[in-house]
Amino acid sequence: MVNEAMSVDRESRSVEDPILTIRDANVRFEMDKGASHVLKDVTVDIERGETLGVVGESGSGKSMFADTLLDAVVEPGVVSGEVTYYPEDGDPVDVLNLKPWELRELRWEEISMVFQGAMSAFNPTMRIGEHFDETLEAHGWDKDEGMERAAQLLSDLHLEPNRMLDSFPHEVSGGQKQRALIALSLILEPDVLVMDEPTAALDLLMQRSILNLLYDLRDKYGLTLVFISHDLPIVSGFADRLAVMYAFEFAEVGPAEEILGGAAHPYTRALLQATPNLEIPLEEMRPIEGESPDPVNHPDGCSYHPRCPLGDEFCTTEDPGFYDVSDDHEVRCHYWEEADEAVPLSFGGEGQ
Ligand SMILES: Nc1ncnc2c1ncn2[C@@H]1O[C@H](COP(=O)(O)OP(=O)(O)OP(=O)(O)O)[C@@H](O)[C@H]1O
Ligand code: NI
Repeated sequence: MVNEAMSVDRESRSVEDPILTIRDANVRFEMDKGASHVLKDVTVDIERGETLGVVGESGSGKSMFADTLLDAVVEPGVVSGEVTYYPEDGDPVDVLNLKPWELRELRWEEISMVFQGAMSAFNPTMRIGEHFDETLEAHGWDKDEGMERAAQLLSDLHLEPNRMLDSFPHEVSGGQKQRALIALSLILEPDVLVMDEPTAALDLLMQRSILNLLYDLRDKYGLTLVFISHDLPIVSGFADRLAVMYAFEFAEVGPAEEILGGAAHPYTRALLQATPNLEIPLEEMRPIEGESPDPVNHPDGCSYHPRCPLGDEFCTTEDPGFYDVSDDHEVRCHYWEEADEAVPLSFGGEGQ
């Protein structure tokens, strides 16, 4: 019944042309109540040019993952593992071991990040244009060229450049501010853009319209996107691949279509079933039962077993490694082959 033979202990699914590789990334905080382990053994490759969506409940470790990519986890968090960035030309960069000035250069110029809640990070006393100015100056970039690029990016995002650059943050709407922030994050021509809940504060229509614009930007500038959200329908329509986080680790990684059509992890299936979307009648939505995981006391074995309908004795002791569902789809569940019966999807997505 248990597919032990198929649980592979390997580095990670290799992609053809990785732009970032993450190996055994862990984040820990020393707290009064004990060590808090808030990112656990994350190993994944990110393909040049792809859009990777990262989804999970609040507190599952999404921001810790995002911050790790840029060695930006706040003190006193301790990051371990390896993050390697592969520029188009030049040598690979060991992101977690850079000198402060090297890291400053890497951020913005190679890997840029829109932090969670960053809209409020615009300085209220500075015009939006001054933020662009400051960033160009701090990195020693040519102002004229830079401001031309700023104008181009703003108009790519359907904003009126001069008006936007002259405005103070409080003079523009939330959707405009968020788009200005995306333009700012792209001003130094990064190859990778990491966005942590970039649209969470906006209404659905604005979220969709920003996603459409991001789509175009990605193609125009050849960006690799890491898009983080707790909102599965939002991410899934946008990402090529999805990584589903549960309890500070990646529970399932695979092509977005495959996961939507037939998720292999009981948690992902519960998430799909609990997620409001147009295809599920409201009365069939089920909240996921049980307690959210505590980062100080991880359960033994599979972290999902206390909430899992398939969990048995084996799951309480044996932490599942990744099992292969298909060539590019992997799942941390001993009993994934039974998940479709144990957690049926009411919208009948099982197209395979
Ligand atoms: N500065 C910190 N010190 C200690 N623990 C922290 C700190 N920041 C976050 N955590 C804990 O780390 C865990 C993961 O948090 P994280 O912010 O990555 O979750 P998230 O998935 O991004 O959630 P959300 O959707 O609410 O943004 C949580 O248990 C959180 O309480
Ligand atoms: Ni977060």
